[in-house]
This record gives sequence, C-alpha cells and structure tokens, in this order.
Amino acid sequence: MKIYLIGMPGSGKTTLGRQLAEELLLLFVDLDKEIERQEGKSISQIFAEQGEDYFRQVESRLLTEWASSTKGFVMATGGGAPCFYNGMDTILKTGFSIFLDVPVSELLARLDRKTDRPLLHAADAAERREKITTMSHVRQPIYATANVTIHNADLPALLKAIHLKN
Ligand SMILES: Nc1ncnc2c1ncn2[C@@H]1O[C@H](COP(=O)(O)OP(=O)(O)O)[C@@H](O)[C@H]1O
Ligand SMILES: O=C(O)C1=C[C@@H](OP(=O)(O)O)[C@@H](O)[C@H](O)C1
Ligand SMILES: [Mg+2]
Repeated sequence: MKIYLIGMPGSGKTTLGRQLAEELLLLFVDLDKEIERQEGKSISQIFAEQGEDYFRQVESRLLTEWASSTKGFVMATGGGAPCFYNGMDTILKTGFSIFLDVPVSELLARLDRKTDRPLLHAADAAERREKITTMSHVRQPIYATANVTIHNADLPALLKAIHLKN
C-alpha cells in the first residue's frame, strides 16, 4: 500500500505521516528528506544555490521513482510535489492520497518567521500571509483531487479514512 499525504506547508504531512507509518507498520518516506539526501544539502541550500526549477526536477524524479517502486509506504510529500510536472497524476495512479486541509490562519500560526521553507521567507507577517494565501488558492484545486480530504486532521482521523477505504 502506498499512502501519500499532500497539502500546504505546515499542514502536518511530516508530523502525521511519521505517526501514521508507525501505526500501520509501513515505511515512512519524507520526500524533502529524500531530496536532501540525494543532493547532500538542505532544501534551503538547494533553492539558494540551484534555484526552484532545479529543486522541482529533483522532487519530481524522486517522487516518480518511489511511486514506481514495489515498496509500500506512507509518504509525506513536499507542499509543491503534486503541483509540478504532473505530480498529482503520479500520486493518483499509484496510491491512496489524503489532502490535509488546514485553514491559512492555522498554517500561519504554525509556521513562524524562522521557517526553513524558502518559498515562505517574507519581510513581515503581512507578506507571509499574502504568500501563503496566494499559494493556497493556486494549489487548492490540485490538492482537492486527492482520494480523501480531511480538515484539521489528526492521527485517528487518518486511520479512519484508511480503514474506510479498505
Ligand atoms: N495537527 C497539528 N496541530 C498543531 N501543530 C501541528 C500539527 N501538525 C503539525 N504541527 C506543527 O506544524 C509545524 C509544521 O508541521 P509539519 O509536519 O512539518 O508540516 P508539513 O510537513 O506539512 O509542512 C510543526 O511545527 C509541527 O509541530
Ligand atoms: O510548498 C512548497 O512548495 C514546499 C514545501 C516544503 O515542504 P513542506 O510542505 O513539508 O513544508 C519543501 O518541499 C519546499 O520548501 C517547497
Ligand atoms: Mg514536511
């Protein structure tokens, strides 16, 4: 079984993905960590030194590789992974996808000024709100094609969605 968690930065993909994998006795894959391992540098360094286009190419390649592997896993994708190079098609064709839908106000509360997410670096709170709001509007239609959408998900809600699927 391949389970993909998708959603905005701060929606809890990494945190809940790790918990879910442990609960289901599945391998946990964090796509950002895979990229960092492959490139030997942090996400922020890759953005700064090679740029976003390069990052998206590596992200897409690793998503495709995992998607076509014979392994089962819970994957915490990066927030942009479904939204570039037909990532959402790859996800839909190969596994069960869950959109962690969290309101912008909550994302803002979780992602403070020191976030290591380069796309969200901002001069002040107003600029950060603007960036997250715009990103959310653009991505929402793609995220919404997931097999299941869960609002403000926690571990029990994720487990329920997976048991209902079976
Ligand atoms: N359900 C939750 N409730 C409150 N805070 C959360 C929740 N899930 C994650 N967080 C916090 O939000 C931040 C981002 O979570 P993370 O799992 O890294 O999100 P993502 O991988 O989707 O970007 C972390 O500081 C984490 O502790
Ligand atoms: O939304 C995005 O485009 C990104 C989200 C990040 O992952 P998280 O969603 O885990 O924060 C990371 O992949 C990179 O900073 C780009
Ligand atoms: Mg993450």
